[in-house]
Amino acid sequence: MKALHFGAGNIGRGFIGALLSRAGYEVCFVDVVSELVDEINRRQEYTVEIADAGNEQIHVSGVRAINGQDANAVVAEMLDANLVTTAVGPNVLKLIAPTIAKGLAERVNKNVQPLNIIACENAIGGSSMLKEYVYQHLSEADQRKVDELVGFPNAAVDRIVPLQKHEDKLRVAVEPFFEWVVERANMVGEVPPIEGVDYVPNLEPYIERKLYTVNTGHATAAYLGYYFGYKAIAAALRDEFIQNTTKQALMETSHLLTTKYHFSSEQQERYIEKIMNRFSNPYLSDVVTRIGRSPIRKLGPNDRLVGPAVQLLNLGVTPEHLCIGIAAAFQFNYEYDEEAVQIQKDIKEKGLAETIALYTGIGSDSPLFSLIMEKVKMLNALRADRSKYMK
Ligand SMILES: NC(=O)c1ccc[n+]([C@@H]2O[C@H](COP(=O)([O-])OP(=O)(O)OC[C@H]3O[C@@H](n4cnc5c(N)ncnc54)[C@H](O)[C@@H]3O)[C@@H](O)[C@H]2O)c1
Ligand SMILES: O=P(O)(O)OC[C@@H](O)[C@@H](O)[C@H](O)[C@H](O)CO
Repeated sequence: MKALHFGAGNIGRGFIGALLSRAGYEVCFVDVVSELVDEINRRQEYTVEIADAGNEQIHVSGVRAINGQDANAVVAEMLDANLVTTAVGPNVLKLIAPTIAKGLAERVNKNVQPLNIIACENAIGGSSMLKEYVYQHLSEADQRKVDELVGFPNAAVDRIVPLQKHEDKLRVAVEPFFEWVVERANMVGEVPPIEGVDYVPNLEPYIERKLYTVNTGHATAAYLGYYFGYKAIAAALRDEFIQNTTKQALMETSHLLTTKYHFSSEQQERYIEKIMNRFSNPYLSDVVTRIGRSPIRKLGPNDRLVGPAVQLLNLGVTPEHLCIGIAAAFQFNYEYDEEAVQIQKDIKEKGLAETIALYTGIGSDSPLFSLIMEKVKMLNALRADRSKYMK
């Protein structure tokens, strides 16, 4: 059994690749960083380190890699792959789609074995998104064959894997917790038995719970952390205002999730408590600039901050604390993040009001709009006040 996995980064090696290898798959990574591809091929193994008191070292072996820029190599690997997965980042899905389409067009005319393609990204409907991009590169005849033979089940993946540097370039330290939930409905053929994967009939409750709790909390704490000058998420969360705002934002999303889905308030409370502890794992150091990366994506209408805020407003609830997180995201002026630079440029050129509308889709007639503007002022005043005491 062969799994072709796009993205040999933190989640690729530290989570998806490791689980697939343990389940008996020969894992072939696809990445565009040549040094990484070469190192994987030279060693054909790597170590996943569990960041807790036990510090277990998991040996992942029998892996190899190809360069994603070599479309022919990717197509050749797709012909007999039993599973395709991705962890490249939601914005990269459209970039890998043409090659996946090329591989599928050739495969469905040669191999009638069903194939599932699972995007393991932090996004609602990641695999559906990938499918849409892939279909843009397929003829109608090939689309019909792909409809029959290829499934794009959506997934939710959860495991905190910070940016890291080790002398051993393939080693990756991960938190002990992980969750990988895959939508059964859109799968073709037999469900692959992978220990650690939960198959569910409908993914929506699980992806919303994950994105609107883990990632909402993470983003709120990270943007506020950055705003108030913290580097590490754990340090940011020791700040009473940030901790309290994050918890309150999660109370808001809990209200949404328990109203929409079968999760009880008690379950959500336990889930939140666990997550807050995971954010501050003393065995891992995670920086606010990683967690806040790609703020345009994170401020999108369905993503972790605006998505629940808009839905709550529709339920008649005012999401005060989510709006503090959104306000802080517009202040994320981290110079090494292209999206952060773009937002700051837009604020300068178009003004804050237009920029908010542009990225969040929240119109100036929405009560959320004025709330966000009000929270920007509140944060400015709070920071100015704090800096007085620092002098
Ligand atoms: N790190 C986490 O804690 C975490 C947890 C859950 C989900 N995720 C999600 O997993 C995805 C990957 O995140 P990550 O933290 O592993 O990022 P990462 O940057 O460590 O890994 C991404 C990898 O994709 C590779 N890549 C980029 N363009 C490519 C292309 N065109 N073809 C093939 N490979 C390409 C990069 O070289 C890199 O190795 C994101 O969607 C993220 O939201 C991350
Ligand atoms: O990966 P992003 O950029 O969508 O979000 C940053 C972090 O919140 C994220 O990577 C978490 O660590 C992860 O989602 C935990 O499962």
